[in-house]
This record gives sequence, C-alpha cells and structure tokens, in this order.
Amino acid sequence: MQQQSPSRQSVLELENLGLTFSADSHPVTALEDISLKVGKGDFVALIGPSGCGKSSILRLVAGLQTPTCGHLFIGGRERAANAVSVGLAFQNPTMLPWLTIERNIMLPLKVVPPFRHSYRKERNGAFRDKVNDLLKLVGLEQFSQHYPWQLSGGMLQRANLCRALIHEPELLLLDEPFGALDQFTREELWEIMQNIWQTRHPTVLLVTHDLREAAFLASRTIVMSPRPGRIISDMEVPLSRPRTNEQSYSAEAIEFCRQLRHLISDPEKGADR
Ligand SMILES: Nc1ncnc2c1ncn2[C@@H]1O[C@H](COP(=O)(O)OP(=O)(O)OP(=O)(O)O)[C@@H](O)[C@H]1O
Repeated sequence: MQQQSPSRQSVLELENLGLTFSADSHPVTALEDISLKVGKGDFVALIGPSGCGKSSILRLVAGLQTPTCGHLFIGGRERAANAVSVGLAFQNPTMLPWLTIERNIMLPLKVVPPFRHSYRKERNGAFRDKVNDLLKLVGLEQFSQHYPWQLSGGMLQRANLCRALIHEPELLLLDEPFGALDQFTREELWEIMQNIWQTRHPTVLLVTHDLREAAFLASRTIVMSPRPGRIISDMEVPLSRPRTNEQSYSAEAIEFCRQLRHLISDPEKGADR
C-alpha cells in the first residue's frame, strides 16, 4: 500500500530502505536500513568505501532498481523518480556523435513531457534559448554547434551537466561525474558545479570518492559503512560559500576531510546516528 511521507518538506526521503541481490544461491545484501531526508535545494554527497552501495542508492532513487524493503518518497509521494523528475550525470558523458552539443543537450526535451509535445515547435526558439542559457553558465556558449568529438573531456562533462539540467528536474543525481578528469579540470568543474547550484538551486545527490570534492561542493556529507551499506554519519559541511579551490586547502577544510577519512577507515566511530 502507498504511504504518505511523514515529512512533506523533503524532496527525497528514504525510510529504512534495504536492497538485497539474490540472483544466484548467495544473496548479497548491498544496503541495510537506509533512512535519509533531502530537502529542496540541498546538496548531499554520499561517500564511503568501494562497494558500500552509493551507486545503488542513486539507482533506487532513479527507479532503475527496486528496494527489497523500506519506503522511498519523492516530493512526499511514495514512488521512485522518473525521467521527468530526475537529471542524471555519470562519469562518462555519453553524447551522440552525430548530433551537435546543442541537440545533445536538448535530448531530454525531446523525450520527457511536457516538453516533448512542443519539441518541434520550440527547438529553434525557446528550447535553443534554454540550452544557450545553460551553456553560458558553464562557459561553453561558443560551442553549441560543435560536435562531441570536437570537445575535451572537461568540456564534454560541462555539456553533460547542462543536459542533466535542461528539463529542470526536481533532483540531480551525479555519480562520480568528475572522476575521470585530471585534477585541474576537476577543480575547474567544481567551481562550475557550485555556480550552477548557487544560480539554479537544484537538489543534488552526488556520489564521490573524492573527500575534497565532497567538502567543496556539498552542504551535507553522508558517510556509509562497508557492505552492507548503512549510514554512519550525516554532517553539515562547515565551510562558508562561495567556496574556492584555495579555501579547500585551508586548515578548516583539511580537518573536515580528515574527519571524513577517519569515519570511512574506522566506521565504528560514526556513532552519531
Ligand atoms: N547485480 C548485482 N548482483 C549482485 N551484487 C551486486 C549487484 N550490483 C551491485 N552489487 C553489489 O552491491 C554492492 C553495492 O554496489 P554499488 O555499486 O552500489 O557500490 P558503490 O559504493 O557505488 O561502489 P563503488 O564505489 O566501487 O562504485 C557491491 O558490493 C556490489 O558488488
């Protein structure tokens, strides 16, 4: 039976969520008793050791996987997200090579309602303006008519973020989007991502292995235990905004990353939940 969310303020709420894979004779419990509330405009980073279930949480939220137990609420209704309500960006931006950057970014508008009904009419008008606004925000306004193979990895990831945001989703799900980039490009992308968040205020769930990235971008960091993944810590990031790369080397930022690292290497210490 569908439940009403206890908290209607949250864009996303996970309640005692569990996930067990049981394809063969050895069931694998990936997630256990995950409870989490994400408010509108929150920027939440999920961190933890490899295999602790970070990506599984994103897949459950996106409706790509079904929980074994527990409840998932989007906008106060018990349901997983759908193509309309979610924007996704992964480590490798998959752009269609025969389409320009502009048309690649427009793809969600071609597919999801209500945009798809006016796609033909607006693709050279209002939708083009939407794409250009986003390209400007990420510094790619000169590249709308280029093809993906004409852009660098960092530029493609910027375009990928535009595509994830073009249909104004309730939730932006980012799975290590900067993981494949070199350090300087990655840091440049953090500033761009922060700018997107401060300008457009999307609600973001970010999976990352990079503690500095979590501390730079997120408002809250969720630390998970090794499998079966449980939440062992949920902390506000104590750094003022806007954040700079310089600031991410400050004593305060380093101390915060050190705390995160401790929690990951010694999960028993995460006793605040
Ligand atoms: N289809 C599946 N069948 C069985 N086990 C699976 C399946 N998919 C994932 N798992 C297991 O579930 C656990 C969680 O996987 P998940 O990919 O969510 O972890 P993660 O924290 O995102 O890992 P990483 O940081 O390495 O990307 C892992 O231990 C993985 O081996």
